[in-house]
Amino acid sequence: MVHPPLQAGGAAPREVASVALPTPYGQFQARAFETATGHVHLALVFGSVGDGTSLLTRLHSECLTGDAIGSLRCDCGVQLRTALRAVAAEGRGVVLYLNGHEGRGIGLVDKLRAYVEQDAGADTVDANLRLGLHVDLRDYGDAAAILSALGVASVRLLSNNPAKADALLRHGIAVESLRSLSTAAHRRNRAYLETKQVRLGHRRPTGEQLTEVPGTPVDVGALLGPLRPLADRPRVVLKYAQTLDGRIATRTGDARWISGEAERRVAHAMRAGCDAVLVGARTVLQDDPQLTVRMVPGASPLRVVLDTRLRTPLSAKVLSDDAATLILCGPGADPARRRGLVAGGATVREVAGGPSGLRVDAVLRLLRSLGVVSLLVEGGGRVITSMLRAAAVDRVVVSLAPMILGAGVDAVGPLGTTRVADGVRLVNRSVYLAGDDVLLGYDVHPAPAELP
Ligand SMILES: Nc1nc2c(ncn2[C@@H]2O[C@H](COP(=O)(O)OP(=O)(O)OP(=O)(O)O)[C@@H](O)[C@H]2O)c(=O)[nH]1
Ligand SMILES: [Zn+2]
Repeated sequence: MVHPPLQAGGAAPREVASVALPTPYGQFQARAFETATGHVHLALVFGSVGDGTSLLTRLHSECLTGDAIGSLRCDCGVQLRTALRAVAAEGRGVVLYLNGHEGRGIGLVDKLRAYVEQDAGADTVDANLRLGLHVDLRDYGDAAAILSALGVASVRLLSNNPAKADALLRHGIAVESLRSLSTAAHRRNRAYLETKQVRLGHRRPTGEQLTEVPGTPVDVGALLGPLRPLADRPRVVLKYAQTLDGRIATRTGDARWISGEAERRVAHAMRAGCDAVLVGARTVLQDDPQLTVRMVPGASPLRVVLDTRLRTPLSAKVLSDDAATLILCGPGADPARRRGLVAGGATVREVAGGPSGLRVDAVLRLLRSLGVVSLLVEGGGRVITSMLRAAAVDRVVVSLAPMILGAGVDAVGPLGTTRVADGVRLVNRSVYLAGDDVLLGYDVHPAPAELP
């Protein structure tokens, strides 16, 4: 049996280094403190502590795999970056990075062993117990002592874990409030996050229920469907937005603007939930999407472009350096274009061609062999059609945008516009569910002039 470390035995923490630390979120002062337990912790202080009250504060437990490597088994890395950003946005606060907390205090090696137990079916709590270890060995005496040394008297704590607030209180730091630090869950950490809520009493780490849009982030677990991996291809979720008259894009390709902000947040949360997001080259050329997660705190998936002839331009946003990109081409694609894309940071792989573009079964087999278990397909029309034809879709999520266009990529309807800006906007939504059908009612905006 392992016992919790002894609490700081009265000796005040000693500040052993202090230096400016510029980050993508702003410049923090990194102040290292050595405590009576022998640990060295890092206080990342933003702005002035001032009178030490109501300070936005994060106690971040060390997690090498999540924080540094971006492991999708947990939410730590996203939480750390979200906390740094929140503190910087506030202009004042502290992120305390607590060493010795790795694996909830059991250390890196035992955490990795606990992951092996989880792969064999245990949840995060039982995995520790199976190894004969405590469920949570973390001590917050050091954290409280360092906050005191910084002159902090009361905090607004960024955490989903009420036990952290209780511990600070016990050690003499007032906690004015607990501010949730939820993330858009990935399918690979969803079960872990749910265990934290159910068995460890954490506040809902997966974000608000989808019905509470525009809460941020939103929990899209139910929309994404089952988590169980398939053997020979990824589980495929098809997601697209269409206008009420069934157009998914206009000729000018400004489809991005048909959805409202709340819907786009849901779309980003769906990306954060999957291993990869896939579009066709046409969509890249017309819409130039970045395909990363930006509107909710979450990890960006691998971006996959089906691009038979390697038409993706080197300036395309899918090549931005904030996520990985895989471009799949057909046999005979131009080697010079291929070299250019590889130099631009993308991975290019060849797959067999079929009568209409790349063979869907070959694409999906390749993705699965690369470890892609969940795939979000975002369009465009041709990719969606070929995926459905190949019977390779497990779930479809369609969002209806409050607009009538009359013209889409392939059709000209009664309104006949080709620009989203000229579409008829609709407002005052009402929704009726009738069996598996969804009935939507809207007012036309602006309303036609009323008769006197
Ligand atoms: N033993 C063990 N530790 C884990 C596991 N997953 C993450 N951790 C560790 O858990 C610690 C983070 O604790 P969490 O329970 O995720 O969250 P928390 O810090 O209590 O609460 P928040 O403030 O909301 O982040 C880090 O030190 C991680 O290394 C796991 O499956 N087993
Ligand atoms: Zn972690």
